[in-house]
Amino acid sequence: MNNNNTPKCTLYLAPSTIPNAGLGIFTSIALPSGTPLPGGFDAAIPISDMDFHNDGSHDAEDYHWMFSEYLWSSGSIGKVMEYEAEKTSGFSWGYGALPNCHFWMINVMESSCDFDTVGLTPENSPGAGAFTGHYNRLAHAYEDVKAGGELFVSYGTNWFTTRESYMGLVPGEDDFEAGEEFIETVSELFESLVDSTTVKDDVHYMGQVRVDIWNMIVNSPYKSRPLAALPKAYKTAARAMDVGIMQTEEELATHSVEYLEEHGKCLDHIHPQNSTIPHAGRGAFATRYLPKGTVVSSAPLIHIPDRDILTMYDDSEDGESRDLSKPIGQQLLLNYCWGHPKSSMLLCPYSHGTPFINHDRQDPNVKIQWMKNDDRYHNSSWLDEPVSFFDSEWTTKLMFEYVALRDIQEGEEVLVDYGKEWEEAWNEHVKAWNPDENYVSPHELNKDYDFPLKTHEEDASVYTDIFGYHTGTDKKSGEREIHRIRARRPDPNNKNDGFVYDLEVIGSGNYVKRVKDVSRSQMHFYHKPYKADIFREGSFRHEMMIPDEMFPNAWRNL
Ligand SMILES: C[S@@+](CC[C@H](N)C(=O)[O-])C[C@H]1O[C@@H](n2cnc3c(N)ncnc32)[C@H](O)[C@@H]1O
Repeated sequence: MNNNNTPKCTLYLAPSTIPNAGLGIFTSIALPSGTPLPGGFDAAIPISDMDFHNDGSHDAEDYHWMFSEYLWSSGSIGKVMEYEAEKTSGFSWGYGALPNCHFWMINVMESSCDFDTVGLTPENSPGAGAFTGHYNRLAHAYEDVKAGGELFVSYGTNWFTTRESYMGLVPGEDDFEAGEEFIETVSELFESLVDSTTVKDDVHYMGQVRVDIWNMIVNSPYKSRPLAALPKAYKTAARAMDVGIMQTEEELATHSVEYLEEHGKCLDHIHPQNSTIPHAGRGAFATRYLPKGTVVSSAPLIHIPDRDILTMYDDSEDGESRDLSKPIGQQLLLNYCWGHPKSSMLLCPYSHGTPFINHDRQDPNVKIQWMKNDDRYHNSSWLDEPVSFFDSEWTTKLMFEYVALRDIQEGEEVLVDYGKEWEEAWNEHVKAWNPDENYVSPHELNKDYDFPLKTHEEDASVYTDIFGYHTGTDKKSGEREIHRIRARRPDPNNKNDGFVYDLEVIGSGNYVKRVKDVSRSQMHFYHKPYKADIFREGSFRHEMMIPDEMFPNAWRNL
């Protein structure tokens, strides 16, 4: 893809070096440990109570939900997401979705998310609740990574053990250590074989004996994770006997920079920052000059064959299940997926920056197109399959390219046309929208300590949709509690916060306790579960529309 006019790229999507692991991501420049990684921050989309809203359990495969392979626990995304609903997971689309996991070569660490809605709230913007506020998930190199090296994150130890039935025995960190010890023992055995054999001078013969013994070991019918950590080919094993498995794996986990430039797909031509478009939240911006025709970004697509699974429902009367007669909205994820009015199919891109690309119908500077057929990335025969085919497909084999329609300057916002239906729906939404003048944002409260909080007596309604987090002295040990502020006094110690408060704290078992002299900095506010902007009735939801001329006829099932 690169030629002399193509701007220099440093982060690539390319086939993983791990056999059968699909695609992975690679750096084309050396990254010393601690370096922030290219491509900018990740965001995370909260996905709430999926099983409840689908009256099933994903384990039972009651509904086709490939996202379960890509989601992070809300705890790893951050406290705000953890408290948003009873059961929330986060979809984080860049470093949070693209890298593979190799437990002995974890070289990328990601932070948790901050929360901020770019100042857009139900009080001032029809865009509030229509995009995610979880952002700033930053990745850095955890080890030195060589130019061409594949980037690996940790999926956590349980990830592979809970997927053994279809992923097989994927070695963990301890298994590589056991493998390393085993290789040393075998190496010693091979040395002693040379010493003890009468044909020690027959190098060819001894070489063959070693290959045979090695093949017997790795092809043993008794499978185990430590066995899976051993190199399959004798040539690689022999290298591991010289330099250790770790270095051998590192050598294997590298593509040449030339390979990446020729076959890889650039991921860091865009990066996120606050959008220039009113009410849109964040957007994607060009990191460098991108001439007309440049593939600005490429994104694998997660398919959702039945878009109805994103509908959320109110509780039934017994509170145990959903009430199908009471739909209450759609998961926020819908706003990040592409669809078509004549199909139940949704395609959701995951790639650095692409989900941040906002809409412009009049003057878009990129368009989407299907990638050309390529076994490694995009299987165009899938465009001829009916929607039912996708119910039993659990890999991503379709990709969009975002192509520059004209020259794009460094720093310019990258914009795509979401389609006529999207624009009409947005205009209708803006027309019908009313500001909520009583809205109190917990996140604004947490940023600003400079005004006195109201007591319950002064205004009982003001904090009804938020709850505090009070801890005495240790923030981490706090629990979810609802506060009523009973009294406010000037801080006798005259600290920065200005006031101290007496609180009535109502805990989860409805116990009530009173706490005196709490300073502002000891309190942290969150929305009560299901009270965040994304759960508000009428918050904007609409998928982006795949242009009719590129939408496959085979998928038109409505
Ligand atoms: C795919 S996301 C784009 C990224 C999003 N702006 C963010 O901050 O995460 C689509 C959502 O962005 C917002 N958006 C995109 N383009 C917009 C526009 N032209 N006007 C208003 N909102 C827009 C809408 O909330 C839309 O549902």
